[in-house]
Amino acid sequence: MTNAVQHQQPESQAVLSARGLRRDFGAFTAVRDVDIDVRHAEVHALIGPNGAGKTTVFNLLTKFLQPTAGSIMLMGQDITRTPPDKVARMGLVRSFQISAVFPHLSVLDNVRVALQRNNHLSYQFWQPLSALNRLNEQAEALLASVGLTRERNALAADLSYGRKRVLEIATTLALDPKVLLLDEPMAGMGQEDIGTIANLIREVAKTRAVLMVEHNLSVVADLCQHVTVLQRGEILAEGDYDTVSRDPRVRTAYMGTEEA
Ligand SMILES: Nc1ncnc2c1ncn2[C@@H]1O[C@H](COP(=O)(O)OP(=O)(O)OP(=O)(O)O)[C@@H](O)[C@H]1O
Repeated sequence: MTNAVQHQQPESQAVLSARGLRRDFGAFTAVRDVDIDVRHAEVHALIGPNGAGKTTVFNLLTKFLQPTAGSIMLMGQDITRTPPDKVARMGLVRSFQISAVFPHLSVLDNVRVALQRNNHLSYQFWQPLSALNRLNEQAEALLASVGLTRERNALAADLSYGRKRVLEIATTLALDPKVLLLDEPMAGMGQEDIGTIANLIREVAKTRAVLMVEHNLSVVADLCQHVTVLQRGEILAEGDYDTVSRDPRVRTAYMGTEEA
């Protein structure tokens, strides 16, 4: 991985902050008055019942949607009006935003292509892959860090669903993000793959901030230091999982009953 020094930020510092976020769709307000602080070296979960506004907040923070009102700061810079490709280059990366897995390339070549992008060189398809050899060392280190060394020569298309998601995260990490945003990273996974991805996210978050939308509450309990609960587009509660899960309003709203 490159630029380890850049990650050395005080642990309590919010690297991504939003204030007063609002998004209207016509006459309907999907998100209102949302303040959020995503901190360095923390995994932050965005949870809430269906239709609560999680995806909308996620899309606002990653700049895929423009806010109707409010502001977003990334590492001290106002990115409220900055386009998504630019914020990605500034270090706010949504998984699967830039990195894509090429099914007919090997696992190693997928990571080498992603690393080449981070070196600000556009991948030129007419170049032989041997042109990427200088990235081998970095690629091998990245594969080792996510536990994909054994599958390095496999075609991405031949990986299991869970291993493909690990490869996708690896190609995202090749961009050396400061803030990583993950939209339901455990979706569709079996228990074993969930454990692998959770360990990977835990490791990744030691040197960056991670925000994830997640439906699986046991994953949130296990992995996330901070939880923001949305309901009907507004923040209902926030804090650590224990605090939030004991909140009667959250139990009523999220689980349907205070007794849940
Ligand atoms: N492009 C859109 N146009 C109109 N309404 C929208 C649009 N996108 C989202 N909404 C509405 O905004 C509300 C919040 O949706 P959103 O997808 O953000 O919720 P969510 O918490 O991610 O839900 P889920 O858990 O079901 O994915 C919903 O009522 C939804 O119908």
